Amino acid sequence: MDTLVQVRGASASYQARRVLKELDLTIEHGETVGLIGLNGAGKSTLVKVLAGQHPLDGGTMTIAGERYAPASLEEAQACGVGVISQNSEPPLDLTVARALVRNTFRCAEEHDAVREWAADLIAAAGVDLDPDAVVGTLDRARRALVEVVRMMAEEAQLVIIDEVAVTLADYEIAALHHVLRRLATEGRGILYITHRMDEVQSIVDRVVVMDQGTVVVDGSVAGLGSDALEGLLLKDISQLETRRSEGAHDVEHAAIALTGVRLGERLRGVDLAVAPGEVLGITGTFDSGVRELVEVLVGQQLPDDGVVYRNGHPVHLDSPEEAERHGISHLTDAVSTRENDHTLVAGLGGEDLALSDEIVRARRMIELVRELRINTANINDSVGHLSGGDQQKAELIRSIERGGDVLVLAHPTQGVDVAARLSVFSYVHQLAATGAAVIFLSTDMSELLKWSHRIVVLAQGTITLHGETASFNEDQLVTAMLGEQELRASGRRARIG
Ligand SMILES: Nc1ncnc2c1ncn2[C@@H]1O[C@H](COP(=O)(O)OP(=O)(O)OP(=O)(O)O)[C@@H](O)[C@H]1O
Repeated sequence: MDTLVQVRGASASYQARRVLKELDLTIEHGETVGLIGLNGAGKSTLVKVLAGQHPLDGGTMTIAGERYAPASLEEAQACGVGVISQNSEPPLDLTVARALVRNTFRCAEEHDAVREWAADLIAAAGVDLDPDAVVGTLDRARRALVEVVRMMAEEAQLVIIDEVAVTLADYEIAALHHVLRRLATEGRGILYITHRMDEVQSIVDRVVVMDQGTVVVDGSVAGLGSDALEGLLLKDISQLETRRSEGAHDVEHAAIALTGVRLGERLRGVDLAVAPGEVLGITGTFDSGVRELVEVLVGQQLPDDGVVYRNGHPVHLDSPEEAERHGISHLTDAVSTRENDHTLVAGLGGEDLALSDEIVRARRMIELVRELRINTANINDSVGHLSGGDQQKAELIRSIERGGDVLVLAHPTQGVDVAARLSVFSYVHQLAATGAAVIFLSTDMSELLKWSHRIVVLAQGTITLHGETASFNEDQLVTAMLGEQELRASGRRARIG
């Protein structure tokens, strides 16, 4: 192998605050390097520097031996650097073929030529994508695949994958890894950023751990299990035990319940009851109906049939405001639509407060900042200045600290590091211990098994598995998600690897 990227003594700042400090990093041709670190360690800042979106204060970079100092994303692209992040999606109105060529000289070519060329590229990548499909009709996993195949079209030499798999299911991540391995085999270098240690084990040759703006560990992952990798990040964090739920699951005593809920083809008669004090994990593939179930619970969709009950009484949740009025708080997973120009403390609500109330509010926020390990010294700073994981924690606080004793959380730990994951679930379990009913949507099997009292799995609009978490293992959840047939047809284990 020979060196593709070399970063030496890199420093970068936001205003006067230095967040990259004398950082060194090397990536060889054909190598996949995993970049991990707690929220706020500086990973995204390093990506911005590599992508020409943030300047270096000091240090140097080279690509294939040539000095590299991009001043824009376009310049970085021209030098062979491609970035795919959690929020980067191809334009929804393009066909897959057009989306693949959109930044290349081929974009001006005629449709048939582009289509044929795209079909060859897709075949070379070994993925299942229809060049004529419109991007807007694809699920998130396939849109991510389009972006990865585009890296081949753009002839990117360094491909940066920044937390792309956060809301993808394990078998979708496996498909993504399959293409990335091909890219690496062709001699490209891959910088892979994730908070999931099972992904690191599955895809990475070497792991680089960042802490407070610098590299603290750089070595092979061979022989390191998830626990050992987590150990590189966690220092003094104790585990939280989840207790068994003892709540009643009948409609009359449940905090929230659904009976016979139908919604088009997506929900075909769903019954569910969540007791006060219970943490229920729900999961399913993109088209299982699980997203629609969340939408019904939070008033974004009215069911065609069936009844929603709150504390044993039927309710008509025809808007998110109505759901909120009934004490249902919602954390959405649509990161790109969130506003982040408010201050951290404003997330606790309240306007024109008396001074004494403002002090109470500030104290509560300081407590939460400590508890959830948010990297900031100023609760009046804009949320937009926080790292990605810390913005997620701020949004979690905003959605649940305003009251509501039913919490519906979609992917609550997306972008959140392993240490803060413990804090987030400890916070959620504390709320449950005071009587809140919590429903959280996740596609991370180990998270569901670790943090929920009960689990519900949906497939094709119906519940295919339901029961106490202690009675399930990962394979049972995946089988219930996909169904035996699909597992057999795909001929592989439906998990990362
Ligand atoms: N636009 C900004 N203005 C001011 N400070 C910022 C800005 N963006 C990031 N920071 C600060 O820089 C530090 C590093 O943030 P960065 O986003 O690089 O961390 P990260 O390792 O990517 O975290 P995460 O895992 O949460 O995505 C953090 O303390 C953050 O608060």
